[in-house]
Amino acid sequence: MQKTVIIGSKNPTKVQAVRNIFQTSEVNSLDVPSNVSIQPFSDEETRMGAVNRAKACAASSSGAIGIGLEGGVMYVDETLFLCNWGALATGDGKLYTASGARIAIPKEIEEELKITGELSTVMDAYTKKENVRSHEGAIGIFTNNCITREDMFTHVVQLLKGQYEFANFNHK
Ligand SMILES: O=P(O)(O)OP(=O)(O)OP(=O)(O)OC[C@H]1O[C@@H](n2cnc3c(O)ncnc32)[C@H](O)[C@@H]1O
Ligand SMILES: [Mg+2]
Repeated sequence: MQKTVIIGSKNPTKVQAVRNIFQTSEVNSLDVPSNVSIQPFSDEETRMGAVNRAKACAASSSGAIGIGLEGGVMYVDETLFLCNWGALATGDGKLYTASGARIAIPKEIEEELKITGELSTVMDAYTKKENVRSHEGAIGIFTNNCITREDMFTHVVQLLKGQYEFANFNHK
C-alpha cells in the first residue's frame, strides 16, 4: 500500500502494531488527543477515543490514512473486561472501526481501579513494574504473556486494514 499511515499515539505497542500490518507503507506516529476520559469505562467511550484519534491523524496530512487505537474497560453484567477499539479514517471521510479481544479483569484489580481511576497506575503497582502499558500491557499480564498488548492491537489493525481493502479494492 502506497499511502502514508499515521498512528495517533507514541505508545510503542500501538506504533508497532501498525507497522506489523502496514509493512509496505510509511508509518508515522503523532501524539493526538483522544478527547475522552483518561480511563474510558464503556465500549462507546473507548471506540469514540479511537475514532477521535484516527480523524485527527487523517486531518493532519493530506491523503494519509489515520489510525486510532484506544484502551478501556467495560462491564458485561457484573464482570469488568478489558476492551480495546481501533479506528481507520481517510481524508475523504471514510471510517472503519473494530474491537479487540477482551478478557475479564480480576476483582482485586477492579477494586483498585475504582479507587485510583487509571488502569496503568494499578497495573504498575500490582506487577511492581514500570510502564506496563508500553510493554506487555494488562492483557499480557492477565494471559501470562500469551497475548501481549502489541499482539492484541496488531489483530485490531489487521481488522481495520481488511475492512478498508474490502471497501476499496473488492472487485468481485
Ligand atoms: O499514549 P496513549 O496512546 O494514550 O497510550 P496509553 O497507554 O495511555 O493507552 P490508552 O490511552 O489507549 O489507554 C487508555 C487507558 O487505559 C489504560 N490501559 C488500557 N490498556 C492498558 C494496558 O494493557 N495496560 C495498562 N494500562 C492500560 C491506561 O491507563 C490508559 O490510561
Ligand atoms: Mg492514554
